[in-house]
Amino acid sequence: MTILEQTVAAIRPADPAALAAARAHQDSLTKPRGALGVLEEVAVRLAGAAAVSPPPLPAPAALAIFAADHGVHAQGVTPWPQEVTVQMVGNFLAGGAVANAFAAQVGASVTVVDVGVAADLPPAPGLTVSKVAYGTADLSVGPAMTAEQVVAALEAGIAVARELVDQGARCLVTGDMGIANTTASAALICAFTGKDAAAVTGRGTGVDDETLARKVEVVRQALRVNGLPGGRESGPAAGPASGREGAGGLPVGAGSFSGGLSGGLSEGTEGTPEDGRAVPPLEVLAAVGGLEHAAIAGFVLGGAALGVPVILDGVIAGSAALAAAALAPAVVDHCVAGHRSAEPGHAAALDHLGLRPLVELELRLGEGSGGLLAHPLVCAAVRVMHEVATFDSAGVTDKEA
Ligand SMILES: Cc1cc2ncn([C@H]3O[C@H](COP(=O)(O)O)[C@@H](O)[C@H]3O)c2cc1C
Ligand SMILES: O=C(O)c1cccnc1
Repeated sequence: MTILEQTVAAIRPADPAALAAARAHQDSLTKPRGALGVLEEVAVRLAGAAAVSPPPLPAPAALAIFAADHGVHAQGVTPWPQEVTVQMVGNFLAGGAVANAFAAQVGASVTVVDVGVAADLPPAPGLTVSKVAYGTADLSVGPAMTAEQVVAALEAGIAVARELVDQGARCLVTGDMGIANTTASAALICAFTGKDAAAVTGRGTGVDDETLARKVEVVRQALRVNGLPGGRESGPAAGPASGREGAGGLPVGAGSFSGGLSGGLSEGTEGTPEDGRAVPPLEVLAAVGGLEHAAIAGFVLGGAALGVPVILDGVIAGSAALAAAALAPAVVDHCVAGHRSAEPGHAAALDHLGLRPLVELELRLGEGSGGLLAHPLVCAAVRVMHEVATFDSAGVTDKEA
């Protein structure tokens, strides 16, 4: 089995006994039942994922920022020059980015991973070089990546997850850096959810109306030239409703590349876009994804396989998680949506995954910023399970007893 296949095979769905025990425990604590709202669901979710109640405290956290460049940058989908990607990598390594400030605030480590920056980076503390290519090809004229590149990037992400957990991380937070990557994210979200490009393509770093209109067209063209759902102007272009949420697009649990690249991943229902061709998730990633999207998908799968919860950041993470969930539906049980970004496709991705974001602050940055901010909330939710007295132990009268 390949590392990817082993990882997918190791991911377990939420454990029903641990879920039930965690719910019962929540109800025994000295608070009105349900008083902690969504935080109760988070704690129960982590118990299911860890298959034990209460679940382990999800700390310390480790942020991995996957950096890569994008051929679609040539289409004028972002006002920022491509070299900002490598410059921001330098900024992360020097500790000067928002992600560094937020990581310091919540006590998370920061690892920067070069999976596809279009420049050579000198070795530096905190930098992992797993370069698969010097950026992707332009997804609006053909596949962004080869099948081999997708698997290499996925496995690079798995390796980072394993290493961080080996080093003691008990919660992983996704991060990204890649100028133009909100375009690839929108295309992935269209392909996996069946939503129209206009509904999920946003302003990214803050593009003007004219650039946004061009970006929508670029996404549409990318889907069309790559034979993916969503390439037409009206409505979901995919076949039968098959996602977790019953939307169109490609199903969670779709299969693998044909041709034996990842033979053990071939189970599950495949999507059927308008030409009737099944499009497996690795092929979708290759067609319209980025190297950092593939690596983030691997990182999420890797964390889930090790039973370590993963906090997802914004739209880039959300679109990568759709790919991860298409490869291994149970991975979703190990994910927490850190926040919902201002990018419209993010809400569509989270809906499709069935995840509820913890924080909503109109962030539109990426880097892991929103995921980091959610980490203390996730810790607080779990700490309650460990430290709050029960009605019995504290001698507090339970009205419902
Ligand atoms: C200085 C700077 C720092 C960033 N940090 C994250 N992003 C974010 O913006 C980029 C995606 O937006 P678009 O698709 O519009 O290019 C990604 O690099 C993302 O991580 C940044 C962008 C800039 C300019
Ligand atoms: O949702 C995000 O993470 C995001 C939004 C805009 C630009 N970069 C990232």
